Amino acid sequence: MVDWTEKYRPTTLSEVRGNDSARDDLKQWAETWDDHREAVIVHGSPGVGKTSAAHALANDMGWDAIELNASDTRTKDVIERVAGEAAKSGTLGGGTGGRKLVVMDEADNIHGNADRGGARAVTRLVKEATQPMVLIANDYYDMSNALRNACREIEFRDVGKRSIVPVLRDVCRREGITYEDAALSALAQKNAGDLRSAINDLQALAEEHEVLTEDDIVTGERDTTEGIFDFLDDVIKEKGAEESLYAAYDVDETPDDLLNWVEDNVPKDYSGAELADAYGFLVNADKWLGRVRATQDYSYWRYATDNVAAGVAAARREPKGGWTRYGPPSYWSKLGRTKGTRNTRDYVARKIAEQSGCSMATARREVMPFLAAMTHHCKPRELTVAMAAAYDLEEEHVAFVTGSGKDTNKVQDIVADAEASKAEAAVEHSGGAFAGQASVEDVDASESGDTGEDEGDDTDEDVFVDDEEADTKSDDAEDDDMQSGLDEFF
Ligand SMILES: Nc1ncnc2c1ncn2[C@@H]1O[C@H](COP(=O)(O)OP(=O)(O)OP(=O)(O)O)[C@@H](O)[C@H]1O
Repeated sequence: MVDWTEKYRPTTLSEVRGNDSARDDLKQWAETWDDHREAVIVHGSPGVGKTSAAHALANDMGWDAIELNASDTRTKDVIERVAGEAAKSGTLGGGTGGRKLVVMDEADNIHGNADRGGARAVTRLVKEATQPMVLIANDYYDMSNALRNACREIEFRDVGKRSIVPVLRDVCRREGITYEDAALSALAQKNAGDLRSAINDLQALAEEHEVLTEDDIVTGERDTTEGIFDFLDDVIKEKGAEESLYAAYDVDETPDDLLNWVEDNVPKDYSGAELADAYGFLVNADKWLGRVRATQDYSYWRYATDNVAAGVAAARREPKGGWTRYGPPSYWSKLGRTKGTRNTRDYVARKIAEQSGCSMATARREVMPFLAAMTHHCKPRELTVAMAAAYDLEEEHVAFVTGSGKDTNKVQDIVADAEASKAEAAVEHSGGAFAGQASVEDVDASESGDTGEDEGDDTDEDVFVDDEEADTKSDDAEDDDMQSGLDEFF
């Protein structure tokens, strides 16, 4: 199952629809870059083709494109390195052919960086850049004055219905879909201005209908609310992509929660390639949620929901029957979702790794699920105390592993007892208090595909996308690893 918005991403500027004059301005900016050497800010709403236009431009100019994310603290180093290399190849190549187009995504989010000097650093960079740079932003006025003044500006407007319909028609033709004109028109209308979303809807619809008719396009809001278990039945077992998507809108849960629920329950019914495909969609959804967190722009939520509901439903290959015991997301599915939990997760993994001599990756993927299962809700208590003592865990860590509340007496008492037992052990000079430690050696890391890619996947969500596809694959692989880790222990 290929995501159509990727499959039909424009590769040349002439394929970028709507925004003709913005497109021309961009081309002209690039062609005259040698004369003015200014960076350009391309801004507009989500899904209108800004990123596509930047990459298409690079392609048209015969330039390589380097994608950076502004909230990545390594951005400066990366640009300097890349720009340095590019400058060299430019001299050797003796022309503009060796240029790199630096595409900086989420450039309106620099102030969200932990590094407060981020905006200033980017402004300096923009001024000093030896390569053409495109800064992509949703909100131009969220950017600092200094940065705006240092750049040119090109606005991408919402893509009009008149431009959306031909794109949808073209996709239908290439996918061999029969449609009523009125259906495409209704789709365009419904997704006012957002071409990405219109293509997503089209893909979801096409999963279900041989012929697209106007009646298939549900435009109004429905006022029913659906329970989460019905929703899981729809997505995992019963409904196609489109209906699952509507079901998602009817559930009273945030996309983050929907993702956790589906992620935890889909392996109960899916297997093999369909499970891998489903994880692929969940990884995509997680990336969009990462973007929501980074930008606070909730219009990305719909893309996450598209992936969770329509994507996972579309990944289903075999019909599913019977009844499945679906359950609420475990602590495990929340691992690494936010910076806070990521830090907690990594602290625990590091302690385990130090104590046991295994890698962080093994600790995280193999040992932690095991410990979580063994000490679920802090039971048995002695084991939980021993674990807290052996790995120097504080309340938040114990809460994280066991799934119990951090502020509960139970967790606080366990940590207090662990402290006491550590003090006692120190007096007696005896180490290795935790019996469960032996189990670490029993875990065969190679079986779960421990690739030692720890550093790589510890970075922030999707911050440095050099090669989107490779990135998705490795995330995918990681999810598979995680799953095989889980299977071994539960
Ligand atoms: N103007 C357009 N012409 C053709 N396809 C488009 C256009 N805008 C969006 N699309 C489709 O939507 C997808 C997403 O577009 P793109 O990533 O360029 O949007 P964007 O404006 O950069 O959005 P965001 O701000 O969310 O990054 C593309 O892969 C393409 O399939």
